[in-house]
Amino acid sequence: MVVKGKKLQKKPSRKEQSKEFLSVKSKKKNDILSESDMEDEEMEEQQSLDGDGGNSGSDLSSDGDDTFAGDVLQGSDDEEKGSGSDSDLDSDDSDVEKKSRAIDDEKEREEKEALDELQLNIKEQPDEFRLPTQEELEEEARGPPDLTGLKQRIKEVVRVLSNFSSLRQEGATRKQYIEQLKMDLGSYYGYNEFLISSLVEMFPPVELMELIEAFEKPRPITLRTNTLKTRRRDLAGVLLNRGINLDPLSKWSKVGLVVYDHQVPYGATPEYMAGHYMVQSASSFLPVMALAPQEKERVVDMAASPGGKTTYIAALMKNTGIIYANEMKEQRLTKLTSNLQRLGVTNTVVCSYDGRELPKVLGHNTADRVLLDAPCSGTGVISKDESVKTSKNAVDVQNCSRLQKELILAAIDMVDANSKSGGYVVYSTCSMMVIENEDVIDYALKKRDVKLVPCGLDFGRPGFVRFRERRFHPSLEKTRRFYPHVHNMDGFFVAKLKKMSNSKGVPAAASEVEEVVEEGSEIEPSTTENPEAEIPKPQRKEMLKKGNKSSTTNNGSLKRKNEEKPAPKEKRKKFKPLPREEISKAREDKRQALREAKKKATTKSASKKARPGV
Ligand SMILES: C[S@@+](CC[C@H](N)C(=O)[O-])C[C@H]1O[C@@H](n2cnc3c(N)ncnc32)[C@H](O)[C@@H]1O
Repeated sequence: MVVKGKKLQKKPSRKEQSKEFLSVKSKKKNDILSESDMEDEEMEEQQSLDGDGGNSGSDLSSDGDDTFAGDVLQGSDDEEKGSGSDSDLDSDDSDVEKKSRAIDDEKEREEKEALDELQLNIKEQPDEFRLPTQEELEEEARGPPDLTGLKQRIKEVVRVLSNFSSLRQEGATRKQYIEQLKMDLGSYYGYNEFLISSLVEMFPPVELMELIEAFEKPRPITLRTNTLKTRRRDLAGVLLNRGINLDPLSKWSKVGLVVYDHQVPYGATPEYMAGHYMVQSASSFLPVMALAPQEKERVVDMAASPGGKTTYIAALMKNTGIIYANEMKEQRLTKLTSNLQRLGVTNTVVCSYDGRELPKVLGHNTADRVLLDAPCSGTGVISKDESVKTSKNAVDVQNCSRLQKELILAAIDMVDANSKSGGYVVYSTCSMMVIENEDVIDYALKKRDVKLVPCGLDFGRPGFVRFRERRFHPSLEKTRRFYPHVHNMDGFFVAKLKKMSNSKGVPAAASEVEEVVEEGSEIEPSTTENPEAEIPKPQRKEMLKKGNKSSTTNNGSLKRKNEEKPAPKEKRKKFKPLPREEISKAREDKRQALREAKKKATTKSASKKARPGV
């Protein structure tokens, strides 16, 4: 491979290259193994549409390390063999000297050769990076991957792209550099074309590199104190005594702990068994914090297993009120219920429905808050599940987006806009994809009378208001994105919606599903802003007043309230008055019909009167 950069490096041997590659893999394997004996709540959270998320990490082999260990052991065996009898001692000494000199000479010769080669390269190549030609790329493809060369070229392309006007090669376009970058990132880090292209579209080159590098490293291990059973300070003390070195997670959480190192498995301590904490990624605290459930409320967790967020909601509600924890996949219910039990949650009803059916089951406009931690592509949790790099394609992500749009309408339909304490929906995903995040929220804003409100999290990046050809409602700026390279947590998205009125609480009709498909398409640019969010305030108040009248219930059960079900706005036909002549003609016809009917009736009664015996 030809890499012409400022700093030319000696090409490493194949063995060195494979060592570098394997060390990353074996590190991952160790990380995975260290957690394998506990309930891996985090892995469960990234379940995609297909269900049981990739666990391909467990197949990773530690061959690299083993081979290395083998070499070391082999070396010590040789040494033992070399220490022979006393009589051999003198001759051995001179042998060793000779051998050592020979090794030194060989080393010197190799170094000289390498230096000559380097000089030659420097003379041959200009002091600037140039893109490889088609032939060079073809030649490269025939050989084994040159990881060091690839990495060097990635760096060079990123350098050029960051200062394109002054560093670019004459005649080369930005697109060519981007294409090269995508190809090299794909080969070096093992991403499929779809995913790497999506990420390239989202971030400027330098930041993209930071993100991709962050995905190669594990995120910190975090625990959430179960305040139903203990206090963070007490828990930290006990775990420290057990040899788990930890600290409070961060200023933004009162219940989180971060584990630095541990002499005992943190997923198998007596405190863990007793439900004093949950092993939970920092990012998954966020949607619950945004939901901010209150005591005695009615809350629905639409996609709940393994229950990391449900148990946190229960703790914030101090086990009061009621939580409906729904999980569609039966095989995931055991994990959910066992976590609820372990953590001592007593205010939760577990159910198993497709989330889209929930409004029919639990009732429309009946919940104070709904959490939709949606099934997604899992593209934010690559550090935990490397298989996502290759397993997701455009169709998968489109399918996720379509389901998420249907689920979010169901979530909104369950919330009561007139709830005294709530009326909120929180939507979250562990996906990086715009069509699973901003696009879903934008869709909800268009379909229901909801508006975005701040998530109440004082960090995180604002969601996209525009992305490529797409234009979203300006309030999308209130949503939050979290990134591994910025926030040292999994890629995550959180949005909080307030339901403004129950007037659009219609169940998802078949026609809506069709529209979802249409609107989910990346190709069709969104031009319409959300008309519903712009309803003037006085009109809103009026709608709310009306809603209040029809929805008073004061018992604790989720009872179906009176629903107003006007046809969706976009389906209503505009009223067109008929021409004046048509109206008078219609009136005349009606009068005539009435006259005739009257006449008939009089004739009938007259004939009845004439024949009284009949
Ligand atoms: C991101 S995970 C939820 C993680 C969970 N909220 C937690 O914090 O522990 C998404 C869940 O949605 C479930 N799911 C998939 N399709 C669903 C559907 N149509 N309705 C409801 N849940 C669904 C998956 O089985 C998965 O358990």
